[in-house]
Amino acid sequence: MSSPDSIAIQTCGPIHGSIRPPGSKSITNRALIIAALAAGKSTLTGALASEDTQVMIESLARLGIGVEESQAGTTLVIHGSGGNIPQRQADLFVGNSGTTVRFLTAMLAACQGTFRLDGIARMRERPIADLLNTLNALGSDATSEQKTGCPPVLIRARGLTGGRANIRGDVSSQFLSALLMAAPYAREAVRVHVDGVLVSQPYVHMTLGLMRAFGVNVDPGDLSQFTIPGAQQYQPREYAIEPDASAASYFWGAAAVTGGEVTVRGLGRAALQGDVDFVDCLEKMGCEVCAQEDSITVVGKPLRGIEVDMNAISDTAQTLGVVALFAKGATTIRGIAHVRHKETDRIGDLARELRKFGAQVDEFDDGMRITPPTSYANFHGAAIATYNDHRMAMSLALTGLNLPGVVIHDPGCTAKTYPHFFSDLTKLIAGGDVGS
Ligand SMILES: O=C(O)C1=C[C@@H](OP(=O)(O)O)[C@@H](O)[C@H](O)C1
Ligand SMILES: C=C(OP(=O)(O)O)C(=O)O
Repeated sequence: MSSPDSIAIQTCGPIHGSIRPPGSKSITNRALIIAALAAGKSTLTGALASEDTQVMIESLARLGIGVEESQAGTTLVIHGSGGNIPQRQADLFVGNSGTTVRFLTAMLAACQGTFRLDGIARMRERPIADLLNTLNALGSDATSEQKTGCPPVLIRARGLTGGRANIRGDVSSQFLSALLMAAPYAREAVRVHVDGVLVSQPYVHMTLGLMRAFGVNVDPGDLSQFTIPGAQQYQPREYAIEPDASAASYFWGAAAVTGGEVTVRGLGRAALQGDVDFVDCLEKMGCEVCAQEDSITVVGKPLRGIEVDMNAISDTAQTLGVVALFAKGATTIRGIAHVRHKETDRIGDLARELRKFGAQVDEFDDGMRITPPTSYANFHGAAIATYNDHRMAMSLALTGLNLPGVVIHDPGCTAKTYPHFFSDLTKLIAGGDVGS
C-alpha cells in the first residue's frame, strides 16, 4: 500500500481515551532470536508486525528457520534449530533495524556458515565495529565489508570459542545485548567486561529477562561484567509480548499536550521496557500519572519545563522535546549523545524541526535546551521533515493536535515500528478504546 507524501494534522480538544499499542519491537526481536536458537517450537503472542520485525523474520526464513505468522502477524510460531543454521550460506537484508543487524550478527557468529548482512543507506552509517571486534576476540571472523565500521557485515562463522572479551557500552547497548543472547551457545564460558559508560541500560535488563524466560540465567551484577557459561540451550516456550512502551509515549504525550486523559493498556510500572519511565518526566512537568498493574494513565495539566537525563530512555527524547514546546519555561534534555547514531541524528534534526515552531533550541553534544516561544504570535504550525525516522514523524505529529497548520512529511516512515500509527491516533482522538 502506498503512503501519502504528507499528512496534515487536525487540531483537537483534550483527548480522552485508552489504547493498547502494538507489541514491543525490542521484545519481539529478542524473542525471535532466542526462539530461533532454541531447539523446538516456540509461540509468541502480541508480537509487533512492522518493518523491523519483518526484516528479522525474513532473515530467519532465509537461514532456513521457519516462522509461521497468524493473527495479522501478531502470533508467531518459530521452529528453532538449536543453534544449527539449516542454510550455511545466506545474504540477509536488515533494512534500518539496529536490533536486527546487531542481534543476528552475534547469533550467526555463534553458529556455522558464511553470511552477509546489509541494509538501506542509513544502515551503512550505523556503527557495528565494536561488536565485530568482540565477536572476533571470542573466535569469530566478522568484518565490515567496506572497512567503514558499519554494515555490510561479512561473517565466516565457526562458532564462538568463549573466553574473555571486552565490549563497548557507550555507543549502543545493542552490542552487549547481542553478545549476551548468543553467548550461551559458545563452546566455553564467555566472560565479558563492559568498557565505557553503558547507555540504554534498561534494554540490557530486558535482554537478561528474555534469556531467563527461555531458561538461561545470567547474573546482572552492576551491568559492568558478565559470566555466561557455554554449551547451553534455550528452552522453547509460549511467550506473551508486552505492548511497545516507546510507542506508548506518543499517546501519553498526546494527553500532556492537549490537557486530556489517556490510558495505555497492557503496560504497568513492572513492564520489561524501561521506556515506561517516560511518564516520570511528564509527572515532573506537572501531569498526573496513575499507574495500575496493567495500565498507566496520564492526565494533562499545565506544563512546566524540566531538566532531565534521558540516557536510559532515549527513544522517548523526541516525544519529550515536543511536549516541552507547550511548557512554561525551558526544558533541558541531556545524556543522549548516542542518539546521533540512530535512524537519523536525533539531536541535530530534532532541534532543527523544533525551531520551525518558533522555539529557541540550543544544541549540546549530548542533548538540547528547548525554550518555547514566549508569545502566541511567534508560536505557529510548520511543515515537518521526518528524515526517514519513525520517531520524528510520531513525536512531531503531536504538535498538530494543539497548533494549526502542522504537516508531517513522509508519514509512511512510521512503518519501521508502527505502521498504523496515524490511524490509531485518529481513533484515539475520536474517543473510546483503541487496540485489542
Ligand atoms: O536493545 C534494544 O532493543 C534497543 C536499544 C536502544 O538502542 P541503543 O542501545 O543503541 O541506545 C533503543 O534505542 C532501540 O530502539 C532498541
Ligand atoms: C533506535 C531505534 O531502533 P533500532 O536501533 O533498533 O534501529 C528506534 O526504534 O528508535
